[in-house]
Amino acid sequence: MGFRKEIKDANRIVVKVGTSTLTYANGQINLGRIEKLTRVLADIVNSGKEVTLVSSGAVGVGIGKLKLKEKPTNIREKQALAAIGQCELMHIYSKFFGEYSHTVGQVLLTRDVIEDEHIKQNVCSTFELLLQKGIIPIVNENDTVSIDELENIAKFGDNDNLSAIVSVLIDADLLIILSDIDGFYDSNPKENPNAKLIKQIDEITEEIEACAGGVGSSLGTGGMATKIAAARKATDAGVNMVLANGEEPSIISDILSGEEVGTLFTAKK
Ligand SMILES: Nc1ncnc2c1ncn2[C@@H]1O[C@H](COP(=O)(O)OP(=O)(O)O)[C@@H](O)[C@H]1O
Ligand SMILES: N[C@@H](CCC(=O)OP(=O)(O)O)C(=O)O
Repeated sequence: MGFRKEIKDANRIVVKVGTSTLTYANGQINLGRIEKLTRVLADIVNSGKEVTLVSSGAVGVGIGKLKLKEKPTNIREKQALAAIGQCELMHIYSKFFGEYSHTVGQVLLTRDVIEDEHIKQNVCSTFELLLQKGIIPIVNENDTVSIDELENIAKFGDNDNLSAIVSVLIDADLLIILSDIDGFYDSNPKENPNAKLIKQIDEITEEIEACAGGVGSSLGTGGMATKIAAARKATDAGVNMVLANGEEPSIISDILSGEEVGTLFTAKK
């Protein structure tokens, strides 16, 4: 219960939403879900907390916009789809947050942010200023640039990892990763109906890692393994992380009220 109290007091919060939360299974954008998400986040900012949103969905929204039947495997096509989808996604966020009188800022990052000290400082100071002004930074990987440079610089890999990197960069108190599942189970619930939800994980052991299976939806990229890697990165740097189901975005308020929902990965002290 002590840790859930700590979460109640969290001031600087990073929320990551995956493609499966933002789109329907047919690839079309889930406007109702995004509207609810923006309303909840706007209200959290109104309460005096700082919110950064790490949002996937560029490729998924691009697929919906072009009415493609499935996700292409070709990197160039994915880059082009991300370029199309990112625009659409930011337009929707800006519109919905605007309805609650909030302003957003788009932050597209590449791996340089962790490899180049100078770039890292620039990014940090941009975040600081945006947050200071009550603006909601909306972060994604710069898919056009990072995949383009694939031969030299590997891309972040996935937005779960990116959300952990951002949490560490801005010294967040809490990272909330929303997915299409209630939390971390002792095996993949989509394959094992008897899988059990684990409420709190204080140590990410090899045993825990072995419980993490692959991607659940056809549009997502990470699966559970990348969420566990993100949890390791965040908790090692002293950031608590909660993995929860984004189906009903009001769950973010429940988490911040200290309710025992999802799986809490406790920060190393
Ligand atoms: N141990 C586990 N606990 C929970 N989910 C798991 C586990 N192993 C694999 N999964 C799968 O991971 C999926 C979530 O990852 P993903 O599809 O990449 O979502 P997102 O788009 O939200 O990032 C779940 O739907 C589930 O099928
Ligand atoms: N930058 C990509 C991120 C893809 C990604 O990590 O997706 P997800 O597993 O749904 O978080 C996009 O916006 O489509």
